[in-house]
Amino acid sequence: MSASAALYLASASPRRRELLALLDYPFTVLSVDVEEQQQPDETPADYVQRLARDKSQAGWLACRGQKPVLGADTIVVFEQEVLEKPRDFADAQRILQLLSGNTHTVMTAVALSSEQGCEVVLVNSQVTFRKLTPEEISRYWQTGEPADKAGAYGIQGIGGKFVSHLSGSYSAVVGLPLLETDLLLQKYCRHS
Ligand SMILES: Cc1cn([C@H]2C[C@H](O)[C@@H](COP(=O)(O)OP(=O)(O)OP(=O)(O)O)O2)c(=O)[nH]c1=O
Repeated sequence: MSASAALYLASASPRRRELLALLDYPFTVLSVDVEEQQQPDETPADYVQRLARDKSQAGWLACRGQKPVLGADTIVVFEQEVLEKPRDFADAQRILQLLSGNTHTVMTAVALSSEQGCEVVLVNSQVTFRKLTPEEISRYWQTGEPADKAGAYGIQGIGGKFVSHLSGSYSAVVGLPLLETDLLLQKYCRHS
C-alpha cells in the first residue's frame, strides 16, 4: 500500500472504487473472498449487513490491522425476496419481469473495520421501474450490463432509462452511499 493511503477498500467492484475516489481519502484496493449465501432464517437487511461486515473483517485480517478497511454489499429486494446478480439470461429475465412496473428496495450496507471494531451502516432506497417488454429485457441482457449487477440492472447505465422514480440515495444504489461512507471515514480515518 502507498505510504499515504488512509484505508483499504475490500472490493472488486469498479463502481465502489470510482465512488470512493470522490471522497478525500487515499485508499488501496484489497481482494477478499467472501461467500454470498443467505441463510434460511436471515432477513434481507441482516444478510446485506452481514456480507458488508464479512468483507470488511476479511480485509482487516488480510492486512493484519494496518489501516481501516471498508467493505460494502448491495442487494435488490422485491416482496422480501433477495435478487442478487443474475446467474444467466433466464434468471435476468425472471428478475427484470419482477421489477417491471413495480417498486423495489435497494439495500446497501457499508462496514468499516478498525482498531475500534466494526461499524456497519445500512441504507435503503426505493426504486420504481416502468413496465418493460420481453423484447426490451432481451436487448438489455445482450448489452452485457445486467450480468454483474444486483437486480440485473445498473441505474448509472442503460438501466437508468427503466427508472421512473428513486427515493433514497443514488450512490447507494450504484454500490456505495457517499454521505454515509464519508461520515464513517470522518470517524475512523485520517485524511493522509
Ligand atoms: C442495483 C445496482 C447494482 N449495482 C452493482 C453494485 C455492486 O457492484 C453490484 C452488487 O454486487 P455486490 O456483491 O454488492 O458487489 P460486487 O461483487 O460487485 O463487489 P465486491 O463484493 O467485491 O465489493 O451491483 C450497480 O452498479 N448499479 C445498480 O443500479
